[in-house]
Amino acid sequence: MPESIQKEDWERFRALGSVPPSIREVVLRSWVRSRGRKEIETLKRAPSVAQDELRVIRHRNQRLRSAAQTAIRRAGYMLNDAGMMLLLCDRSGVVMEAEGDARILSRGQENHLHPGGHWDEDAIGTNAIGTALHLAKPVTISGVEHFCEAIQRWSCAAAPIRDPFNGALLGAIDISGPSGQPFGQVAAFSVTLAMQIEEAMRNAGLQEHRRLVERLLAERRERAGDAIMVLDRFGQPVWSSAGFDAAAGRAWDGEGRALHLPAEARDGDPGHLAARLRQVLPHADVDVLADRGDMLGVMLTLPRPGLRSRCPADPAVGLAQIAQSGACLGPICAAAAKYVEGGVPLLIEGPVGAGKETLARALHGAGPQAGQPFEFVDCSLLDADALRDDLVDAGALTRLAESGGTLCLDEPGQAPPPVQALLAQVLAHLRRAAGAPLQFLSLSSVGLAERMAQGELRSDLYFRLAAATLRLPALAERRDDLPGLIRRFAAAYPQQRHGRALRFTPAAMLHLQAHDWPGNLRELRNLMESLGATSLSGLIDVADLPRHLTRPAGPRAESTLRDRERAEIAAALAEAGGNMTEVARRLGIARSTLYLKLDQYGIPRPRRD
Ligand SMILES: Nc1ncnc2c1ncn2[C@@H]1O[C@H](COP(=O)(O)OP(=O)(O)OP(=O)(O)O)[C@@H](O)[C@H]1O
Repeated sequence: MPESIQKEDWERFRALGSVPPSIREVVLRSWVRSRGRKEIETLKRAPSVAQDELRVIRHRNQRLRSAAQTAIRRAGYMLNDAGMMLLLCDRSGVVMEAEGDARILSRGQENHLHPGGHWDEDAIGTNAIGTALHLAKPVTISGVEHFCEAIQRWSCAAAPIRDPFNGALLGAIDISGPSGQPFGQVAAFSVTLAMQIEEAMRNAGLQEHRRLVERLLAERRERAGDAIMVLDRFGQPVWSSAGFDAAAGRAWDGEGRALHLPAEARDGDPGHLAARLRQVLPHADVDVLADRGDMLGVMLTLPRPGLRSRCPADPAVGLAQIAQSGACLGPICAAAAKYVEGGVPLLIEGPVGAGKETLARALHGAGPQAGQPFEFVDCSLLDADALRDDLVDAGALTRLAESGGTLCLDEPGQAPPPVQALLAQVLAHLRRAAGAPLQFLSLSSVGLAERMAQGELRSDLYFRLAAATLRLPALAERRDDLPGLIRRFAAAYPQQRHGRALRFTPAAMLHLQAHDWPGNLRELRNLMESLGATSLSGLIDVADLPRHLTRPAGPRAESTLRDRERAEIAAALAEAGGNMTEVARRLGIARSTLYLKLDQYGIPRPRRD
């Protein structure tokens, strides 16, 4: 590509803003974007990022780099003889790899045309890499077309590289050589290379997708009625079951992509992806899918609406086990068992993930209905037609009335008003028609009595469901139980690859105890599962925990002085690795006061390793 202008044209534009008549449109537009930016006008070379940052950028772009490896090596070999070099850049124009003629590579270093150099248009003005990324189109910039004078001894052709699965811009490939030498076919070559890299990414992705689907088929347990989506490790949907969109509702966009998945959740580590998905969809079961030691992606399972029973996500947890899981749980379980023994309709309230469904199943298994059907109905998405059809067609509810068993209604307060009316009638009908003892259990994450008082829940439905009410506490209300629960969950979900229970360093344990656990037992279980899937050694330190667990607590979590002090002590303990002298120094209190406060807040004294 010949230069469309002379040095004087560039000088006049820089000094007076006069537009050279023969300038190419793409160059002029980029000059206009670059002009007036004093900080870049006199640069002799592009800025460069620190080695640490370059390492992070390379890690984040692992998929692009490994797909580009073969193409870069081959092309670099050819360019060796042609007096040129080849650069692979990330989305922001940072050079990650360089290959080609050794002399040219060493000259490139002078301008930071080498790994770490930052060639964004904003950083150094008009240049092929930055302008190609800005326009998302192939661009050639030769000699004086470069905005900074020191770069004008180069001619460069860059082509953008896009994600073959979703079209997102990932980076650019650039070929650069000294200006003035023949550069004819180079632009076409850069485009061909970009296409080769995209093709290599597509092939690698499709291979992983195939392994993922094979893994799914091999893993799939009895999950009838569930809505499933499998995502590859970059968060790209690979497969979903028919009912997935309906079950996911608003948390999912129309094209089947999860909302709000930031770049760090899509860095190719399924553990990060799984952690983020658990935040976005707290009701979902999120499992990391691995094959022969490679973590390939994530399986997301949502309960499907309707009348069908939901299979337990875990091996059943017995009533005795629940009763032993915390000081306040024993009396709750004993009272619940008495109500069920007497056939009293029982409402179990408690925040999401607190274990309501698990308790309901355990009560069924330990009570007079054991061995009979357990019918689980998600009322939040129940529709009146399904209810009517079920009764008319002698479906699950009618069969339940005949055989006896437990009817478990999940979130009845969220049933739409017409469904509430019908549900009340159905319950009355079932009572009348029941040929064998029938137990009603209801689960709610909101106070149903308050709902009724606000006119949002029909009283006839409420009184049929809630002859007795029990409340399961949030994990944040039972902090003393946390160490025991963490150890039990860690042992229950052993490391997938080695079958050993997870262990925690004292600092990591303190972070776990300081966390608020808004997702309660589900959040704890999900965390243990994902740590089990991602940890090689089985020993979890602070760095292995998800970032939201190790960040200092936000203002909401520190709502009281007491909470704030407790969080500060826990954070200082974690940071100082349990060194009590250092913790006391950081907090500005005496060691003896620190010990008193640890006891006061129920924070265990760390053992030094
Ligand atoms: N006592 C327990 N021991 C071990 N695991 C438990 C216990 N209670 C609950 N879990 C686990 O925690 C998760 C959430 O429990 P569960 O579904 O019973 O909560 P929930 O209160 O019904 O939640 P939601 O309101 O969101 O439906 C499940 O995966 C379950 O296996």
